[in-house]
Amino acid sequence: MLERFAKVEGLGNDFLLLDRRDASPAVLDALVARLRAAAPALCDRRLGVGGDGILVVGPPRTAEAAATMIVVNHDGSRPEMCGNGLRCVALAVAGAVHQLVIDTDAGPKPCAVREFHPGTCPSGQVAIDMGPPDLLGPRRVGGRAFAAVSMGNPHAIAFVRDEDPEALARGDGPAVERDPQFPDRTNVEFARLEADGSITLWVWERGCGITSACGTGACATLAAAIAEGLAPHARDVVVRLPGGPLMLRQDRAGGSITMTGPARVAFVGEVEVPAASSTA
Ligand SMILES: N[C@H](CCC[C@H](N)C(=O)O)C(=O)O
Repeated sequence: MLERFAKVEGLGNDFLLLDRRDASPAVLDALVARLRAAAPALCDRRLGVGGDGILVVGPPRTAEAAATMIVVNHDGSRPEMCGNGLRCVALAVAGAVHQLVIDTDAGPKPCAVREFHPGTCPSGQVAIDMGPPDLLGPRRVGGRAFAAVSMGNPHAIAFVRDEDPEALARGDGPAVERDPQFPDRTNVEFARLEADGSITLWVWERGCGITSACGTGACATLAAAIAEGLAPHARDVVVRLPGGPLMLRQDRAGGSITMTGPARVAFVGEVEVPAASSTA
């Protein structure tokens, strides 16, 4: 069955976005099941459209929301939340500069489209209230200390000094993702504090592998850095990801983290999404 999609990206973290705000709950559930089964093929960068995952936009679940975002990872798993994806959904739903709430599997998230460039392929800058981090305490994996933090989805953050965060993310990420201490697996962050106060970050994402950027990972890393006294409250902190910078801020201990960054529609198209049973 042909499905219309928009290819969207935030700092190169890229997704197929399917806008189904008109779908009934049963139709939406059936579509998500088909997309989860077809995700590895649809996200394959040679055989399919290519992407880190899929975003399905459905009708709102709560009174104040404009829509709901459902996320599917490259491997077909369904994570609770996606920061870069949410900026893209807010841009696609808002269609202008204004504030709106998007429901997610991690609860409602207030969004503000700060800059909007209209067109068939719009782009802009979006700020998201990502909610408060949940600090889950220290973990040790393979002799290395990690901070476990949830932003609705799980993250394990290690701070490095003289080591290369990219090499560690590529080399150690897969094993940490699947360590038994993380019953739902985990996203894995390797971060280095820079002299200018910014944070260099590489992420091995649960269900995706290395990505150009991870919004929830950047927020979890800032939360861990603040908790360990490595970064300040109430000041904008730049997190430098391979795909570019995100601006983050936590105004007070335990409070929400605001994330600001770009979102863009790269192109639109149609793709065959087989019935779930035929992809078994
Ligand atoms: N792979 C993540 C979901 C996408 C998160 C990331 N792309 C972001 O921008 O937050 C997980 O399984 O929790």
